[in-house]
Amino acid sequence: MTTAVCQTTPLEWWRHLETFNISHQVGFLLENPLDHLPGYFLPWEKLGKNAAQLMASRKLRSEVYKLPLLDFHLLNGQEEYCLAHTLLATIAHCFVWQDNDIPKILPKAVAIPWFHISQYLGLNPVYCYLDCVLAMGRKVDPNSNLEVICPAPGSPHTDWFSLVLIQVELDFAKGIQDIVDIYDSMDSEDERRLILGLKGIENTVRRMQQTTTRMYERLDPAVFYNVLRPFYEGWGAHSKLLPEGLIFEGISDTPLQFVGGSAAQSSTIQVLDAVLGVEHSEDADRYLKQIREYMPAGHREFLYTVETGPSLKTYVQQSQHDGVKTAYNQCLKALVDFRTSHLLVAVDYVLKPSQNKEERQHHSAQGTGGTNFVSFLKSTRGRTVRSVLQLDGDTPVVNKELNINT
Ligand code: HEM
Repeated sequence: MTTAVCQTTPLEWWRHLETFNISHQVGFLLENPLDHLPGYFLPWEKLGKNAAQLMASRKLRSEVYKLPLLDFHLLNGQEEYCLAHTLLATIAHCFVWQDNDIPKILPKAVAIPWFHISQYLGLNPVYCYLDCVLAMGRKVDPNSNLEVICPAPGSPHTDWFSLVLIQVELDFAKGIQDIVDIYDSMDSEDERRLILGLKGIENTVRRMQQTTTRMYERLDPAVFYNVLRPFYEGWGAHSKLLPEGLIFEGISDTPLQFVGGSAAQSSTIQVLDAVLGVEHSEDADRYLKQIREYMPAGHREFLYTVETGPSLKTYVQQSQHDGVKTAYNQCLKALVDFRTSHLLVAVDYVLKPSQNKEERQHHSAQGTGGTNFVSFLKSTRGRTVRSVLQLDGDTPVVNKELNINT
């Protein structure tokens, strides 16, 4: 299901976020993710929720061959489509990556409905951020503790990856009102309120950074690298194991190629870049635009709408109020710090395990889309540093070289 690009003023889009399937409470997360589908879809639900376990005992593939072809038209509404996508994505990835004897054809009982469900959501038929984060968290008690709805391989240890990211999304959601206030105050030229909005954004980014570093609390880098990452992998030119892609039986005789799941598919950081006017290098920008194809359609359209709306950066540059420029710079510095922490997390969870001799032969240290991820992440960080405005009397912000042994 796609939404029309909003033709109204920026304040209208921020006030009507639901047009883009965004919630004022939970941001890009699905507000009420379902735990169950109607009874007719029980075969998907049973297999999807047990896929990781069956994969571990190498019994999943034979179960997939027994799966009936169900009619996806009987799904009703966004929530059911999202859960169906996650169940089928989990089944498909466990099917493909169960062992070293990798199949080249995805059976039609999975391929046909998954392809059409993906089209409805404006997504690609591959395990993506919606599956591991946006539609994955179920409240289990009144304190809002969360549990994953459809476990991935390595669960319960690997659940932490999804749970941390869900919290990052919630951290972002708390800052949505500040962004609305920023556009509101630009409109009314209320610079005092603009500064408050910018301070709110700075705090939001700092919260997101702190949450990101909580990954270390319960996720072992070796488990992430050896169990979760191979499961997330897509198929196509970037994949060493399935470079020609995957045939979707009943859909296409030509193999389809898609990159796999990555937190880079979170819209949060791309929205912050768009609001703050951070411009990336041509190569990085190409990848960041490409991964929008792996975001739900409404979120992709929202990014486009923010990017093509009025520029906060131009407003700040023209402002006579130093406090506005300082507050804007503080947001960028917080985003630089987020990107520094994130780069270090990525090094610990991908680069270092890949340098371990035993693990090196099996998996690669490339990013999800085959990128050299260290130079890519250094570049997005470097461009954020470059966006900081030089103010009279301020010491220039230097792009300190991070010492990473690649
Ligand atoms: C174990 C934890 C994590 C690892 C190993 C990791 C790894 C990576 C890697 C390798 C990339 C390069 C591009 C790609 O492969 O798609 C990347 C990009 C990215 N990741 Fe993560 N990541 C982690 C957690 C997070 C979290 C918690 C967030 C929060 C939203 C996040 C947001 C991003 C973003 C926005 C990009 C795009 C680059 C940028 O905008 O600077 N990642 N990540």
